[in-house]
Amino acid sequence: MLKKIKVSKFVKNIKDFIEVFSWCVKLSWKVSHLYTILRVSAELLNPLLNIAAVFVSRQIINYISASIGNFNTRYIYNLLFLMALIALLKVIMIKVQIYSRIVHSEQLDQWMTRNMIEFSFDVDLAYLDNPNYQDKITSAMRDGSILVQALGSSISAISAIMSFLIAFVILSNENIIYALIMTMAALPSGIALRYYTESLYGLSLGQISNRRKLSYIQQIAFNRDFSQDVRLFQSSKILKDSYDNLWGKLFSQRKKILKNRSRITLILDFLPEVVLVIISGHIIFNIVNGKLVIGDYIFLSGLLGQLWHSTSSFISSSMEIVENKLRMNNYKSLFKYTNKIEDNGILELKIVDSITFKNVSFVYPLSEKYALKDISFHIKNSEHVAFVGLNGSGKSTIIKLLLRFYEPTSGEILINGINISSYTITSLRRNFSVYFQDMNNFAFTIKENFHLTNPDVLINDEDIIEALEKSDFIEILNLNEAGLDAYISKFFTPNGLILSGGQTQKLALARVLYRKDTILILDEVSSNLDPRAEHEIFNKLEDITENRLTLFISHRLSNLSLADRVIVLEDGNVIEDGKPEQLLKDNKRYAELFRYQQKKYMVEGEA
Ligand SMILES: Nc1ncnc2c1ncn2[C@@H]1O[C@H](COP(=O)(O)OP(=O)(O)OP(=O)(O)O)[C@@H](O)[C@H]1O
Repeated sequence: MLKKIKVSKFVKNIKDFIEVFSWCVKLSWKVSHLYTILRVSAELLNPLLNIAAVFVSRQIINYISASIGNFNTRYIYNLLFLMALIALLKVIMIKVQIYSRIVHSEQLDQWMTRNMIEFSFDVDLAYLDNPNYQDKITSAMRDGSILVQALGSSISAISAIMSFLIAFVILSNENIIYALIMTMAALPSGIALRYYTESLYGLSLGQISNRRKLSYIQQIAFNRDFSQDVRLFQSSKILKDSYDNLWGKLFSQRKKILKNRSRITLILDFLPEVVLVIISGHIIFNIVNGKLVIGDYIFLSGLLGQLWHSTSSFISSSMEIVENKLRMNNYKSLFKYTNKIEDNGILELKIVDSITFKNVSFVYPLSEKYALKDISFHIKNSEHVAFVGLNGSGKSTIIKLLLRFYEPTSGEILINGINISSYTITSLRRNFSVYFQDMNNFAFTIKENFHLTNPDVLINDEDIIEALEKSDFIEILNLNEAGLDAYISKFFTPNGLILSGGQTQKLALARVLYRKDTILILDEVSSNLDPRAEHEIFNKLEDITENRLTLFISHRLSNLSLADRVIVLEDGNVIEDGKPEQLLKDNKRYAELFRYQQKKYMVEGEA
């Protein structure tokens, strides 16, 4: 029974080995043909060169023992030259091996992370509210280095098998001065390695700010806070490009030092090998002079050493591969989260003439409560509609469904009489400019913030200034001498701005207004604004929204002066829909809310 378990475990380990090995070699090949070839061939060449060196030694020893009294010095020199050549090839091969392993590993790590960023930018918003998905993305990030590790252990295992087999088949057929000289010969290479380790460390310290910028872009991709903005404004391309550019810059700096290190240590690493050849020559002459016994000992001890090292190396790398399998599966399982919102539409939405909700009901994923219950309304072009209702009544949910961040549980949403799923998601979202109540600005420069809001147009300073004027925040340009190139936080630079809540809101509004020819949706646009700014902005919005379909969401009913129609929501139901004057006359919920605020402002005014 025990035997059966052991055999099945052994078979399973072999299967795991093949699975991990083929997975990582396939991906490694995809990332870089050149480095995959360099790494695999260097690993395979290593045991061959070891054997060749031992073989030449044996030839020398055998020749010496067979030709005492009849000694051909030229032949010995040829063999010694061959030995030196093998040693040179070995040092070159080791340098290629180390260099290609480091550079390739960085490329593989970047490829894995880049894959996760790409995946997270496009994943359904619903997953970001899902704790299982959050656990998965965190652990997949942790296991992001799996490709590098799996490839490393697979290559070591193959090299070890090869080394073992060669030594095994062929096998089936000292002095303080020497030690000191060898130690001294190895010192310069060690000193050089230390120098380069220090320079690499110094470089990594110097790159910290930019490295953090890279991880900040990763956070934007993984973090829920930016998920809506990135999807609506389709900013992911800019973010992915700046990730690539920055990574390329940092990588090339590091690569330069690594290349130099390989060049210098190539020469220095050869030194101990030269010493070894000289010592070998000395041993040979000692044997010739009869001071030492004939040296098959070297050949045999060399082979024994190789056999020993290859066996232990194979055992440790095989164990790593089995462990890698679990981490590989965890990483791969992230990509099983497939989007439920399918982008199958083929129509390009050019202009929005009308928006219709037909008996729309909606329950958020992982929720049991209806956020919207059988709601219907039709909004015509150039109408200004305000959605009013208590907290949690479903106002923002209407906008999220309209932008296809979520799909209705039942019912239909139509634009120009056609179901919104018939349009491509890109063209649908391009038609909307939304100020979300939880809208974030990016911790980049002012200009980059505008570019991320409207990546399709060439960034234009005049349009940015116009948008800042509309949002009553033109003074942002005087807060810092860098003007539009000023950072809007101190996250990356001490010269960055610190914006107040209201200023943050004004900048976000300016970014929304920077997108022209779109439907405007303003969700609690004035919550942090001072009364003067609120007054200024709403005066300007009167012009901006003229003849433009605009949706407002606000609890401050005084803000709704621009609305010619009000839809009142309560607990996910539409309970009133009409002109504001009519709703006041009807004296129901809207009139009640209106009176609350009127009373409050009158009391404050009197006080
Ligand atoms: N991502 C989500 N997952 C689950 N439930 C959600 C989610 N977002 C909102 N809800 C729930 O849906 C309901 C409607 O929320 P919604 O944000 O649309 O309300 P709102 O009218 O905009 O509220 P407020 O005036 O506070 O902004 C609320 O009960 C809320 O708890």
